[in-house]
Amino acid sequence: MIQIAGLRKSFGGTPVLAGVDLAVGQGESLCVIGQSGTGKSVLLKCILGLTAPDGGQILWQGKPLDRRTRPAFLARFGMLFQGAALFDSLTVWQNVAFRLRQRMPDAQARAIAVEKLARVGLGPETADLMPAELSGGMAKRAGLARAIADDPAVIFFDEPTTGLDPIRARRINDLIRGIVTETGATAITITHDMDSVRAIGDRVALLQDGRIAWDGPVARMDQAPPLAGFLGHAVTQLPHKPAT
Ligand SMILES: Nc1ncnc2c1ncn2[C@@H]1O[C@H](COP(=O)(O)OP(=O)(O)OP(=O)(O)O)[C@@H](O)[C@H]1O
Repeated sequence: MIQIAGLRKSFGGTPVLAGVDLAVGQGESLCVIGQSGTGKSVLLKCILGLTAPDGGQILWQGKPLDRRTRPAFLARFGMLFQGAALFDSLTVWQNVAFRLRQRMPDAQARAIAVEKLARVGLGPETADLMPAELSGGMAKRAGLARAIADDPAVIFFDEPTTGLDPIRARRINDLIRGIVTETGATAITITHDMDSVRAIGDRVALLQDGRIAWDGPVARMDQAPPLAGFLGHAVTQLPHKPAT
């Protein structure tokens, strides 16, 4: 559904993305991992059209994303920002319904917002709170409700567990996995958190030195030597196939 081919981007002559090839299929959940500063955010910004790549292509449903085709893509995507990024001056339901309110009456948008809040475990009493009144975990849930409010076909999760303690992080990971499975949305998660990868991902791609150094099923990552640094343990080498 999304294909990235030979994507390149340099800043001041320093290559950050040096030919990234990556594809994520319809309904698939892909996690992109990489050390700090390897260009995960730059990759995301290129997909969203916030940064212009120097070369390569990004295709959505077989068509290159450009100025003409990107609006239709953006209308079908939802995003959970790192730190939730709620608008401080809007109530929780207004945040969740931000996009809906542009095309439907408030009463209808509010009803959908309350339903999405319930999906992420927040009761109707949270709808009229201001973001400053929420705990970190609640804000993350509200951000998740906003990401799914418009029933997106593609959802981006940018470091979904940043700033959460392990118990809350696990709950958010489980919630995300449940939502991705039940909506059938295509999911791309950028994370450092291998627990997130295990909980959310079908596939994992390692971004290293400007390229995808490893890409494979989450179930096989324990046998992938390039991922050793992230897994925090020595990776089991795949047994050599005996010579026949
Ligand atoms: N607008 C910019 N101008 C110059 N350099 C930039 C710009 N945006 C990103 N970079 C550089 O590109 C590199 C990759 O940055 P990026 O934010 O994508 O890393 P990241 O993998 O998302 O890191 P983290 O995990 O810490 O968020 C960094 O060296 C950064 O300084």
